[in-house]
Amino acid sequence: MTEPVLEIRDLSKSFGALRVTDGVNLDVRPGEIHALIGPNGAGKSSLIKLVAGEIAANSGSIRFAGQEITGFDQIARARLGLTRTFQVSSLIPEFSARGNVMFAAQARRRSVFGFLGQVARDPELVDEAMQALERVGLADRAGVRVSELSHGEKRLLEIAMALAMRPRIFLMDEPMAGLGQEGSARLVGFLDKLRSEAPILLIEHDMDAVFQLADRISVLVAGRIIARGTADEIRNHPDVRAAYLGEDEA
Ligand SMILES: Nc1ncnc2c1ncn2[C@@H]1O[C@H](COP(=O)(O)OP(=O)(O)OP(=O)(O)O)[C@@H](O)[C@H]1O
Repeated sequence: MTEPVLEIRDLSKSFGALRVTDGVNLDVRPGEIHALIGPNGAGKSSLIKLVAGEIAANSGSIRFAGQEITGFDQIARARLGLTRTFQVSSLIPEFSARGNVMFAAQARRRSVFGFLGQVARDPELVDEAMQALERVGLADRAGVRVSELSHGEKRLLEIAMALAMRPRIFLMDEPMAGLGQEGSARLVGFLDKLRSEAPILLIEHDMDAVFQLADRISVLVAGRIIARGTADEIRNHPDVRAAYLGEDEA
């Protein structure tokens, strides 16, 4: 079998007495969408932060693209193509949509080539940004300031910025949130194709989207993976129904 792009082994993290990540093992293989689901506070975002290097693990290991990266900081991980999707909170409100994507494309160059060019005048960056905006359906909003974009448009902009980073894996934390039915359906179609470019570790509360997209689903409850399988296996898993899906049926 092909080697996983990301391999998490026996990873643990505590905040004081609270164990948010408790001996987690998880792989993401080339071309797959691996969804991470679980109730609020289960530790999903913390796991993504551990992978991206935003917080440090207490024990365990993370391998990425064949390298041990557990001791690497965020910048070193980004250089290898491991960055998480930008969040609305990290957008620059006074820049245009295009300006934000150029900023992301430039951050990639800086991490790869180690230099800063003149962002605004660089035609290659403009092209790159426009291509990314085109792909998420925001090309006609390129010149609009972020502060004037709708919430759904900002979420799509985050994805465009992630594309501009050209990562070797996409780490996505609730990309569907706030998109509405139509926006979510469009994003599902987009992510479905995106997986062939780079695999996706996807945290998502929209279970319809998860069941449609995920090749495999891992279920996290109180920092531990309690089940893993295909959509059908997870849908019918008794522990999952009790611990998680049951909440929705209540
Ligand atoms: N920096 C921190 N310091 C202390 N506790 C934290 C910190 N970050 C997260 N936590 C706690 O860790 C637990 C897991 O949080 P996390 O955000 O990872 O869960 P989640 O599964 O992503 O939740 P949600 O689905 O609600 O986003 C929560 O109880 C949270 O309050």
